[in-house]
Amino acid sequence: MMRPSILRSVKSAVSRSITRRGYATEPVPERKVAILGAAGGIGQPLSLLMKLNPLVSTLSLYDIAGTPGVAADVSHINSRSQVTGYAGEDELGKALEGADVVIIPAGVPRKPGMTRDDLFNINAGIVKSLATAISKYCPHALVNMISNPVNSTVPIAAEVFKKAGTYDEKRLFGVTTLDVVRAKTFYAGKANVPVAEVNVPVIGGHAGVTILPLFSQASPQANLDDDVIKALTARTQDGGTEVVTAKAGKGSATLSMAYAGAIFADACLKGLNGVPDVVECSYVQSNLIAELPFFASKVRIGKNGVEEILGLGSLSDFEKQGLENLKSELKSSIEKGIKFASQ
Ligand SMILES: NC(=O)C1=CN([C@@H]2O[C@H](COP(=O)(O)OP(=O)(O)OC[C@H]3O[C@@H](n4cnc5c(N)ncnc54)[C@H](O)[C@@H]3O)[C@@H](O)[C@H]2O)C=CC1
Ligand SMILES: O=C([O-])CC(=O)C(=O)O
Repeated sequence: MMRPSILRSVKSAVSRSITRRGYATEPVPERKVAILGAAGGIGQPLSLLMKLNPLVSTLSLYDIAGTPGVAADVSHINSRSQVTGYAGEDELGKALEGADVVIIPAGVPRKPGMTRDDLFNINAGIVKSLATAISKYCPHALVNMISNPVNSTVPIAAEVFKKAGTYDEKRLFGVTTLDVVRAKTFYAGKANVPVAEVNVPVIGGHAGVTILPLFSQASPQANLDDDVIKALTARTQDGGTEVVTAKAGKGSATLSMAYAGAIFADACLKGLNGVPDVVECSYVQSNLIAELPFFASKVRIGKNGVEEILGLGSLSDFEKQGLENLKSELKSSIEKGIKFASQ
């Protein structure tokens, strides 16, 4: 006789492997997702969106405080994942153990007048300690770095992982999806095309001029004037500041970022599960631009993380100039991160 608990898990595995039309399919694998900073402005809506994702079987919510409440709240939603809240450093190991994907929106956000780099002094230390824990408790997880300044926090995490001997450049991602989300929205508005059909690659990094949307490669194609393209580029680059200004001291983008973070984590889960042709823009270790060891571009995500870094394609003269303009800032942000982590 099968024990009742085993029977229950067999039943749920079987029900997960039946599609709505009743045909048997591959069972959906068990996947643990950990969110570090889960009680914050991004962390809470991101926890909600990940709770709604059927690819997640275990949702682990970690913060220095407040996560038991967030976890109790989202755990009542009748979706697949089991949710646990972990609060305080003593619980970080348990939060991370066995994680397939770790999403990091931990750290302070901007206030009006600040640049993302102004967050470095506080957030660099937070990211360093969280990356140290990841290298110990879930060294094979795909890491989705949201904490700013992304241009530096990704190199910091890479350096920490290198020191710990766990670095796999295929598994570390800077989340730049919000830049893509913004570029799509703004482009659809000007091009008068259905926003759901729009695609715009965004390359470079995630701060000011380092954000370079490639509207020349946008689809569906639209014949926009040069000054419109210029304005769309500036608005995409300043999208974060637009929200910081509108929130007037109450932080930066949280809801649109949670949406973007959920899209990117979903792409990672699909890649891990072997779904073909999962392509998103992300800031990763890259050799596309010789002097920039980290660079955002389209990447194909698969079972081991980054399967392929796609080329930049052809750039307009305006975009070529934008690429030249971003190099020095991005290079110094990368170097700043590496220097901090190697101290
Ligand atoms: N990559 C991107 O496109 C974007 C990045 N961000 C960045 O995301 C970060 C978080 O933003 P918000 O959620 O608005 O800030 P928030 O202040 O509302 O939340 C941050 C959370 O991090 C937690 N935290 C602090 N130290 C921690 C630690 N050592 N371990 C775990 N959790 C810790 C805090 O307790 C808080 O709950 C900021 O650095 C912000 O600049 C924001 C928007 C877009
Ligand atoms: O602007 C900020 O500080 C937050 C952020 O990265 C964004 O909204 O793109």
